[in-house]
Amino acid sequence: MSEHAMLSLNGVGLTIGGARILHEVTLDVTHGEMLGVIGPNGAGKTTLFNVVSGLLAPTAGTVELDGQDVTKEPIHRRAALGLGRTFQTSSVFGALSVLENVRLAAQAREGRAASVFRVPRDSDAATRRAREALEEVDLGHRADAEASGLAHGEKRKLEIAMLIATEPKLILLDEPMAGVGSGDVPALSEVIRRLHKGGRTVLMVEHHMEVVLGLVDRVAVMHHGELLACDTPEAVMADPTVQSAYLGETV
Ligand SMILES: Nc1ncnc2c1ncn2[C@@H]1O[C@H](COP(=O)(O)OP(=O)(O)OP(=O)(O)O)[C@@H](O)[C@H]1O
Repeated sequence: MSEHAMLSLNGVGLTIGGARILHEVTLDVTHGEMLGVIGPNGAGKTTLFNVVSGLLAPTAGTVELDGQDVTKEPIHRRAALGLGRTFQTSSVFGALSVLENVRLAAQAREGRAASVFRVPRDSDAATRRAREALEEVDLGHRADAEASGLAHGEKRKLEIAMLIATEPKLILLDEPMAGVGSGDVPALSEVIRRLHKGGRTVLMVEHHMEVVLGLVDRVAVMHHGELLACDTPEAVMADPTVQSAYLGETV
């Protein structure tokens, strides 16, 4: 195991137009860890994700990815260094097959221009990786289906398969359960559990508290742009400071 964390936030702050959005956030995510980020609405969770992925530049502090300072690196450089992120908005091409969507993501990882015009062969490294990723998320049987025909829960799995195919070192999951029907939650939770079991490092923002607490090694609690606590789910839920931050909400 390397000495540095997979992700290291050191005194990260963000002030926009005088408004303090993030303040002194210091946090390490170790290799192979799954860390959940929770907090009441407006706590700064999405903003923190945006600072990690490079959509927003912090006004204080540093962001290190696998020992490298990426604070000033643009999104594409961070992606090249191994940071992968799913978005709440869908990035799936509906007219293409499920396999094609994942293969394009795998090709992009190889540094080749993604092209739907290349004839896919099962012997292609990209196609092989795409099939493996689909198996991992239990979508192998839907490989030839048109992506637009997938149910919502399946689409979420497809997005995760596209992410896996790019072989990221650190995966950011931004509310993976958003808009997913309660019937699909267990299967999607299992897919996320598998991501982690495979040794990947995962940072996840999720409102669905039961999902977070059941999956993660540690939970970071944000409140008013600050990191209130970061510990095991049990320790965090027993923390009176966390309880009061959620006053009026069921934790
Ligand atoms: N560009 C911006 N300019 C000014 N204020 C902003 C900006 N972006 C976010 N904020 C404010 O920062 C705070 C944190 O927002 P953020 O979306 O990160 O919270 P969140 O924890 O993800 O909330 P939710 O759970 O509702 O998604 C909010 O009060 C929001 O209004």
